Amino acid sequence: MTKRNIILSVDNLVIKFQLRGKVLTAIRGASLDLYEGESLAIVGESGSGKSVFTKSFMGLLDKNGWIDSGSIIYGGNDLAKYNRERDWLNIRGKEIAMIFQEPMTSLNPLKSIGKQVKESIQLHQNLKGKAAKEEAIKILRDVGIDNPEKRYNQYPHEFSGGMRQRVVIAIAVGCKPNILICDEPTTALDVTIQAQILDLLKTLKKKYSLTTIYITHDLGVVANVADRVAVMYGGDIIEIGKSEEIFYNPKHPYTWALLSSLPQLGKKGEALYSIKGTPPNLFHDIKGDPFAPRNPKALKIDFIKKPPYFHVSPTHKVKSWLLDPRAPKVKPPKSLKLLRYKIGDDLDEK
Ligand SMILES: Nc1ncnc2c1ncn2[C@@H]1O[C@H](COP(=O)(O)OP(=O)(O)OP(=O)(O)O)[C@@H](O)[C@H]1O
Repeated sequence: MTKRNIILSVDNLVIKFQLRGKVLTAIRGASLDLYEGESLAIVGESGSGKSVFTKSFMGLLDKNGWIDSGSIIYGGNDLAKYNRERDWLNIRGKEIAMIFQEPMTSLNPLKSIGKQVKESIQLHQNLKGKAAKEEAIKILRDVGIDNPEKRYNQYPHEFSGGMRQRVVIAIAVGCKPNILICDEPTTALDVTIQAQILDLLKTLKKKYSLTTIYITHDLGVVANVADRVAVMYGGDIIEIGKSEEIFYNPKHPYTWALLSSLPQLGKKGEALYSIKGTPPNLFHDIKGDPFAPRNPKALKIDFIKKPPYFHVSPTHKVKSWLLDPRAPKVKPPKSLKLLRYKIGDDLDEK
């Protein structure tokens, strides 16, 4: 791999929330180097911390939450230290933008879509009046809205779900951000529309030189778009590597379980594999490997000591004691061998 610049570097991040008089630790010492121009997918069960982790890059944590320790370095500044709204003005939207699952949460139902795209352009690019309108129309065309001159004056309710998501993408891209975070961008859409939106995001990534982060439950989406995959569990990244490394050579028992629950691996008429047990209680301290209580093959040490990262390759690392040279050889489930046949094409075509 050629040496690439790190655009954002997160180190040992801890994020907490105050809830009903108690403290919940949602992110537990997570670290991540994001490379310029890459497409990173963050996967993991509900509650593993994907949204909280990425929202912290934009100062979008809910009011009862805070960064307890760690750093988020971007453009030479530590975003973890930003604590006033005005600190974020030059970052949010302008440098780092985010699109969410439900487009209506980002759109104003009372304003024409053209006006909304134009406003974001005026705010973040040095364009005004007619020039801003022309740029808005150009971006609407770029995101695949037919006849943008006419549709400019229409309101969100006059658009389908897929078209609304295109408008949201236009608003985000219109700010010319460096990093675009897509939080379940296609989950609320029909399957055929999902594929179109993913294609659009891939095209825009190239055209606008974006670094993209996809948060998703859908490993099919991951195979389609991601250069690298980070697997989150219990508020930490427990495995990270290139897509091929995660799909074809996963090492953490949680990643095995997650991949085993892929619909692609289910046989016709058979119930899908689901991961037994419940995620860790984030109000408590976690001792050892957070997945140990759900791992039928957990080692003794998994319950005692948190595993460090073990390197499988220069691009692939895993927090699991199974990688310790002294550990017994535990093989991944046989069903995972099928992945090469089931999603190989998606990985190759990327
Ligand atoms: N405002 C809040 N107050 C208290 N707890 C919160 C708050 N926001 C998030 N959390 C908790 O932080 C943990 C991580 O949440 P997060 O939304 O990041 O998970 P996620 O992996 O994105 O899940 P999903 O896929 O369901 O969106 C969860 O236990 C969640 O309940």
